[in-house]
Amino acid sequence: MMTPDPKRGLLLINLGTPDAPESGPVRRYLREFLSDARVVDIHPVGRWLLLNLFILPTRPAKSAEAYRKVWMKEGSPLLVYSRELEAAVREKLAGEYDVELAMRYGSPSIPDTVARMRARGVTDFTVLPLYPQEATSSSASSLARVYEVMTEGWDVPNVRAVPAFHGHPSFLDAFSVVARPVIAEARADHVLFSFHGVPERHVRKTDTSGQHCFASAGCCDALTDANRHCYRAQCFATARGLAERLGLPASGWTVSFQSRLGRTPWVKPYTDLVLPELAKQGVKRLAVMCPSFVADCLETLEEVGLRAREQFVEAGGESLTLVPSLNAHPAWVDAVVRLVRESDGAPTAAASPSAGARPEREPTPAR
Ligand SMILES: C=CC1=C(C)c2cc3[nH]c(cc4nc(cc5[nH]c(cc1n2)c(C)c5CCC(=O)O)C(CCC(=O)O)=C4C)c(C)c3C=C
Ligand SMILES: [Fe+2]
Ligand SMILES: [Fe+2]
Repeated sequence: MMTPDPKRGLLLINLGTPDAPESGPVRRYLREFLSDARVVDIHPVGRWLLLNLFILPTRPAKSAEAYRKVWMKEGSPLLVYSRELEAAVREKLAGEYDVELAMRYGSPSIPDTVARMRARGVTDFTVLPLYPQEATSSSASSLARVYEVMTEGWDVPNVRAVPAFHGHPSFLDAFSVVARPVIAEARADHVLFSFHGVPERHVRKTDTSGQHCFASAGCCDALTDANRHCYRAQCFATARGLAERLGLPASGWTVSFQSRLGRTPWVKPYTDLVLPELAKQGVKRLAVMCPSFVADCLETLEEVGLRAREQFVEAGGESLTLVPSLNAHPAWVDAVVRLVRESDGAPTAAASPSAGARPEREPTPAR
């Protein structure tokens, strides 16, 4: 008996965003997001109390105000840019993959999107979490939800995940193509790579040796077997790859971590402490890249593009230029196609090795 041909689907996943920049929709979004045990990894009772007594009474109104400053006429920037990417990738992969975007929180939801794709006959899923570096709170949470949804019934489809692409040449090349003219136009005298932070505790939990993370000041200076799943080490690897492509001297760039929440220590150094420090050191025209985001969103446009700029200028800097994210840039669309085809074992035009989570061969100097 013949086995029917599989029908391939590509599921692009990003984090999610509120439906509107108002307190109610933002509260719904934050409730779903911060109820996730992979995001707030404390006892469920503590999480409920933290959420309902401290976060939800005040944060939605404050965050909604921030969203309003960057909201586009078509909607939330994260959704608008992710949709543009979805459309461009769909066009490139027409006839090969049925392509859809889903969001980990909010809409379009993972269950609704998977149901639509399965109704169209998709039997083999390739899942691409749109986060370059692996974090339990982003990529693992997204994949866990996908697997949960896919295995709800008895007819479980094939599911394959594209690995994190923090060091993939196509990702790094695409970001460099976007950044180079912006940095030149701004006549930047320094580049700050500002990544989304995570609690230090999360990073420590990924250290399977139990002895590597934070045991030395330079624990993230190279990717090795011990820290291959360390989010912070992967961020540093991305920064080194970008600095090299952009031809930046060792003194011309810095790494920092933004968007921290709560009082526990998050991975350091913190962006809001690094900015005045750079101004004090004499940096005048700063370019900021946010390479943990592949689409512009609240955290890039408002936190960096508006708030960090104000902070840097107040501290004595002349200008802060936010380098746009990859959004639906043609180089990024091509990179996504390559990531997908490589992970599915299909030949690509000029095969380049996936640097995914592989240890680097030659560690670069400590920073
Ligand atoms: C890049 C990957 C991301 C990781 C890792 C991540 C971890 C993480 N985030 C929070 C708390 C918040 N993040 C918020 C917004 C937000 N976060 C990411 C990505 C990662 N988060 C994106 C793309 C966005 C923007 C969404 C948008 O709508 O534009 C927010 C909401 C905004 C706010 O109120 O500040 C919160 C809250 C935690 C606690 C965490 C790891 C533990
Ligand atoms: Fe976040
Ligand atoms: Fe580390």
